[in-house]
Amino acid sequence: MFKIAIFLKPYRKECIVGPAFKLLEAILELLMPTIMALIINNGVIKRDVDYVIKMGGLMVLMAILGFGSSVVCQYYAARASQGFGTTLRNKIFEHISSLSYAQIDKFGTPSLINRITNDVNQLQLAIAMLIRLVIRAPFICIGAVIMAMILDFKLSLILIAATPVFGIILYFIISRSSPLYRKSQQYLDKIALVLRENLSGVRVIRAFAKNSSEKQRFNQSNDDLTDIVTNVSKISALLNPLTSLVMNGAIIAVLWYGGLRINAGRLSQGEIIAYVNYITQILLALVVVSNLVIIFTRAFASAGRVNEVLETQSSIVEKNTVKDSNTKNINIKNINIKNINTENCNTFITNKDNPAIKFDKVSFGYSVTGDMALRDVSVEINHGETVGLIGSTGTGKSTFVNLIPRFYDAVTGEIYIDGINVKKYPLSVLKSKISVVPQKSILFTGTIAENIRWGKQDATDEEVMAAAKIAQAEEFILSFSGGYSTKVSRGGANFSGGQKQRLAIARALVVQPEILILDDASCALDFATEAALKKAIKQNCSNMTVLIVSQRVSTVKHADKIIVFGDGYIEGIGTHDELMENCKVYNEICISQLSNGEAVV
Ligand SMILES: Nc1ncnc2c1ncn2[C@@H]1O[C@H](COP(=O)(O)OP(=O)(O)OP(=O)(O)O)[C@@H](O)[C@H]1O
Repeated sequence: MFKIAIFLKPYRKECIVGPAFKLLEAILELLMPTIMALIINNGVIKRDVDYVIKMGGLMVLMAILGFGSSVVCQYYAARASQGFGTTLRNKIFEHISSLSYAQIDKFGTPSLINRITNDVNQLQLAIAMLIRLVIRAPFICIGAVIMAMILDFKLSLILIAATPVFGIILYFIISRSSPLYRKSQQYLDKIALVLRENLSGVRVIRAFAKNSSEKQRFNQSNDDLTDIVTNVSKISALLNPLTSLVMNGAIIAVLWYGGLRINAGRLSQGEIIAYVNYITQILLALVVVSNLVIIFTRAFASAGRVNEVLETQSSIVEKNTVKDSNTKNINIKNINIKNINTENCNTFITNKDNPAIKFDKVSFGYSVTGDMALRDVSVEINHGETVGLIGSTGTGKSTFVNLIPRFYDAVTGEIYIDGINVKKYPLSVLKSKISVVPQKSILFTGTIAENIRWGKQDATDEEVMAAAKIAQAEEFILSFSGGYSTKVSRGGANFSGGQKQRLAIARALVVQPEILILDDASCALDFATEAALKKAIKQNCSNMTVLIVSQRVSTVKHADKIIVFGDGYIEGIGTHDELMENCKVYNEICISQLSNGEAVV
């Protein structure tokens, strides 16, 4: 919580002025019972109407001033808490963007969403309460006790005796509810996870008639959350009644002992009324303190979760040491395109005599599973080569390509691009060199042209159209009445799987990367379109190094080189014909997919 308080720094003024006005309101409130005692003793008992009117008017003025102060404080509290929340959300978002895939996997997307929304909301509420009540409530409590002591010290011993009882109650509630709040946030994460899976997988769930079992799973998560929130509420609910019980007990004791002191002539009627007023103020302030305790207990749990994200240092450490002499080496034919990477690349010198990509004894495992997805992989890929990566499911093909742009870092071994270790590239340069089209094509709301421009914000219309043409997307784009301005709905729901894939490929091509990675990115295309796509890439982007991940032999068959994966190892490297000769695994894959005759053609 205290670490996060740094985000309040720009709102120092609000944090000082807000509580100052609340303090003014509290002072005015504290004076009220004493003025009332004066009215009773000097006005009502002595029947002095002028005095009653004069002092009554003063009380009204004080009430108006108190109300004004409260409004000003509220305004500053809202400014500070909203500003704090906005800054914190931005910071968390920015930080999450810097984390590696592995770290994001570790937190889980639903949990990160909850942390950036729900947890920040809890903290915002705590900040607003901090400014509005954290000074006022204790001030009223202590001030009312002092005022009560000034009125009658002996009577105040009853209040002093009640204080430790109140302390014990607070300790009991906090120590029991705090861990439960933390747990309830975890259950909230679980609900978000189930909800996310269900909403994104709604078609699959319906297709497999899994509605009722999924409903049960959601109900279970919901019940778990309800149980824990009910438990914590039961404990927190004790706070207000127990506080009232203690303070009302104190009021009864004060009235009884105060009556004795009035009879003994040591206390006036006005004073006992003022005294009871002070105790009521203390009671109300204690109820506020109790609620503050609950809000802050929750906020501490949320602060821990937010801190956990902010304190996670990205495992992808960026170095700024590489120079790349390569500029504008990619050229889409017939179109005059400026290389967007020129600015970055001019400052980085790499050696083009080296292989485009080199894996040197690379091993990698996802920390979640603990198993190695790649083991001791060494391979070299030359500039301008088209390389097919094939193998059964789960053999490490995607893992292999994900290591190149540093979505993950190798556990052991090194990866080089143009002879330079990928860890030595600034990430911006690395990203400008490589375009990845993932297995699942993701489109964003906007137009088709805007989606393609995601790759390169300042791409001209000609560049966008050229990329779409190579990606075999031009024909279907032009078949829409809106053409390139056709709207893409959320998640690209208004496009077929194959259309989405072609738009995603166009988005990658518009960058004119040196390395293009197609991770099973053409699996939804028919054979003819896929063949046309490969031909267009070959013809128009001849300098580009292309890696094509696929399980289909027909997709990789004509590649310059094919890498065959088998459970984290490389089983064979070569052309289709070479592998048919000497790689058993490749042979088996071919035979399982094509008739023997077709496979060797
Ligand atoms: N994010 C992840 N977290 C944990 N394990 C993972 C993750 N991604 C992949 N794996 C595991 O790593 C291994 C290799 O997976 P990878 O996705 O690289 O295989 P693949 O050959 O690309 O498979 P496919 O052809 O089915 O896409 C698999 O055993 C898989 O379970």
